[in-house]
Amino acid sequence: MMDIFDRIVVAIRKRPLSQKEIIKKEEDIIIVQNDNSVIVKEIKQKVDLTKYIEEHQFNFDLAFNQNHSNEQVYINAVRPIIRAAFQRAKVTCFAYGQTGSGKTYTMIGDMERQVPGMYLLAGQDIFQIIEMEEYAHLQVYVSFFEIYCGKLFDLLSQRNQIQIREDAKGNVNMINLMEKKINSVQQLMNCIQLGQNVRITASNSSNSESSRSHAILQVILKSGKQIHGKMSFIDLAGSERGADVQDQNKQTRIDGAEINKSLLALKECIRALDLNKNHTPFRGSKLTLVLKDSLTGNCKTVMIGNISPSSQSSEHTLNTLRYADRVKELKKPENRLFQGDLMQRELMLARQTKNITRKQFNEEDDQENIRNFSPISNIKRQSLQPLHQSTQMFNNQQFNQQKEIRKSDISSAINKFNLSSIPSINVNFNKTQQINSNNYFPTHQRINSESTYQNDYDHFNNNQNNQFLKTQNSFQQQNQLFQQHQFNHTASYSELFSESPYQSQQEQGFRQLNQQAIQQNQELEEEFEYQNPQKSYRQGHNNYSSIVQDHKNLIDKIIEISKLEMKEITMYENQNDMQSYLQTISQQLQQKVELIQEFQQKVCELQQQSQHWTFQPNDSQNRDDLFQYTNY
Ligand SMILES: Nc1ncnc2c1ncn2[C@@H]1O[C@H](COP(=O)(O)OP(=O)(O)OP(=O)(O)O)[C@@H](O)[C@H]1O
Repeated sequence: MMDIFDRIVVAIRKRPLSQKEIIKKEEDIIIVQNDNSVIVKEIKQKVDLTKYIEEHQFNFDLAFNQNHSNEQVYINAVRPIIRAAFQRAKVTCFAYGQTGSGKTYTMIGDMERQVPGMYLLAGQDIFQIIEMEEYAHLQVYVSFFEIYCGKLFDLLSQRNQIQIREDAKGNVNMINLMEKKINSVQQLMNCIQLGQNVRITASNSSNSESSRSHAILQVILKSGKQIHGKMSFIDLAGSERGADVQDQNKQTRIDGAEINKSLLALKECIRALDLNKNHTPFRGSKLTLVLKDSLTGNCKTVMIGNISPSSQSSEHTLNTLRYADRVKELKKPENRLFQGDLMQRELMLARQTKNITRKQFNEEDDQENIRNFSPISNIKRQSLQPLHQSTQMFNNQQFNQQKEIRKSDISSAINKFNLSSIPSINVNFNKTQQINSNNYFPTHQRINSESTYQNDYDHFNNNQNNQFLKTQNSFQQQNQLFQQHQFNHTASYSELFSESPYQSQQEQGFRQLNQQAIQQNQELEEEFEYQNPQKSYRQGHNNYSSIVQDHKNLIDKIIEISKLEMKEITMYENQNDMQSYLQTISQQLQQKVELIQEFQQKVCELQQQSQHWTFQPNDSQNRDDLFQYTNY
């Protein structure tokens, strides 16, 4: 269940294996646990070609498995922000993931199989809520556009290009964007269908793919000319498209860099929002500029990270989970981060120590040693037991809390909207059936939901409040427990080392382990930095600046030498000493050649390195220039 106190909620959704993947006997390597945890069992190969599995675990606000339906995703992750839009918030829901991971299925649904997606499920709620007396003054407007290659195209008016300008007050205006007034879910559906058709036709005719563009549906609640609330639903371009920067085709490379830039900027803006930073880099891309008003002030964002279960997609899946984790990471309550991570690290370290000492004894094959060692390992086991129990207890509590919260939300949702009995789930996508919104929700149901809505909502709020306090309380208790265990644990360790006859050997092993852990950490960090396009770009930019500086120096030096040459010429003209003139000239030329060769060597090295940079810097641009707002 989404926490209504959160401005940013990160959910992960795993899709089922497709028929093709089943036929190809691809393995499902994703496990969704406890509604908020995702485990990836990455299949790896050692140098001797034997296979082994590396497990990666991630925690999010919500995690949906292959059996969860669009309705379940909607109720748990998206419905709360739709309600918030009626409370004057500007809300955003976006689907992130590689091509084919289920973004469109989540956002738009499956037209052929008549499965509604977030757009439509939200539409049903919007038109039900708007019938309530307190919202009777609101009108609903819709716009639908796509961002392709840094340009905006209106999907509701034959893909006309939209201009975007920021006025003196910092408001972003979209010029020529069609905003259609709609009065029913059917009209919303027509708009979505029209936009999707335009999108597909455009991508076919230009031989591009729709997965290279971001599609944005905005539903705006207006009171007269005033905006009351705004909802943006975004089906993002395939995240792997950002890696096309190395492609042979120039256009594909430019598209890739543009997608990369926008996904990076989106992440940075959400993180800035989460950290309440003064400066948010909206100008980093058209996508974030368009969303400026929805990522500031009274706003809420839900990110749905879509992942494929197939072993063939493990790399992209891990990238999606890491992206989502970066968005989510900074908003974890501090206690939880500290406690969970430390516990895990402690347990892992202890396990590694055991393995190393075991290995040492095997090598020495010394029975005496083993006998002496056994009581010590017992102490170690004992000292770890409370830590282990505490971790289990913590996990169980978390699980039960999640279950409780989810149960209460679902029952309150069912009470409120009686969604299970709404016939509109079977909406006909073929437009043939004229749907009257009065048929959707029979009158007695509407009256019932109107009168109970406020009560239910208050109850829901109180319930959430209580749950929140309970969770906070439990974090505090857990923290105290953990500190106590950590203390015991440290005490047992010092006991262990002072009693052991192999003290120095073990200490050495322990130190080695620490060293290894630090090194591994560094490697991981380096790998992350390498994968981080912003960092990579900055590196590229630094190298680029330094080579420009070197080049300037070289030219200065050559000018210096040339000045000397000029002097020589004058001297020769005066003295007519051919021998010494030629000797000096030859030395000066040699100097120039050496300087140029040295510089050439440097340029070659940089050229090779630059193949690995994610961004190729242009002319005199630095990063700020690149992100600078210019007249679009
Ligand atoms: N949760 C799901 N349940 C059943 N089928 C799904 C689910 N998610 C995705 N699919 C199916 O998987 C296929 C790929 O999904 P989809 O087209 O939504 O991917 P995508 O991420 O939008 O790709 P693209 O970026 O190319 O648009 C589709 O056939 C879709 O019907």
